[in-house]
Amino acid sequence: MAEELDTWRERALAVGCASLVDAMMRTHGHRATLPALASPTPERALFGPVVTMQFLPTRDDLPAKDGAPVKDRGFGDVFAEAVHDAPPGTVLVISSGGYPDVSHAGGVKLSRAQRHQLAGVLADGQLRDFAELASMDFATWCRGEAVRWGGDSVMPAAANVTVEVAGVTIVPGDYVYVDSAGGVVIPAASLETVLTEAETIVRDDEGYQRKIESGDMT
Ligand SMILES: O=C([O-])CC(=O)C(=O)O
Ligand SMILES: [Mg+2]
Repeated sequence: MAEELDTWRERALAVGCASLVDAMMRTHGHRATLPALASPTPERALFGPVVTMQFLPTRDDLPAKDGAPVKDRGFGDVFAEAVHDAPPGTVLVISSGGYPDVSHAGGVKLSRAQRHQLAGVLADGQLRDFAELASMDFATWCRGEAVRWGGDSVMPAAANVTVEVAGVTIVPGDYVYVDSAGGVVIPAASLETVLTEAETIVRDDEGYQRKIESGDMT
């Protein structure tokens, strides 16, 4: 599994975002493209299978499954539930809870990603402490850097439920690819098809490029 993931990651990084997006559009009709996001390390592309943390607008009386208030479950509790059997190389996806312009976590909370050897974090909200996040080994993509704590606006509510990010549905187990150009969400069952199609697109594009350079194509 780990070797398979390494191979998929190498293939995804080799073709890049636009070709994966084209390949997804040829394979599925639904919206799967993420817009360009911010990162403390924009040169680090992110690829891997997804676990999710769903944020919701903060509400002090919302009960969790066990009856205790959701607001009393810390970031660490929901994170632990999200990653409990996630292999190294997993991507943590954080939904916005409707507030993409507030902080959802920072360097301290996300240092857990380092400990769990995650490939990185895709947050549909802002994050604090870009300098701390840049010093860690994983890739981080989000809606920009925040300085203010966001806990009065949003709270982590559930782990490994289907979430919405930038108008795209992300199911735990999907694969995401994000680089400085944007991102794409690929269903696990379509990953091999999409990678192969993207490789065909890159080869075809290289062929057109050569023909244009040699004057064989207008
Ligand atoms: O305080 C927060 O909510 C986020 C933060 O700065 C951290 O995790 O380091
Ligand atoms: Mg902090």
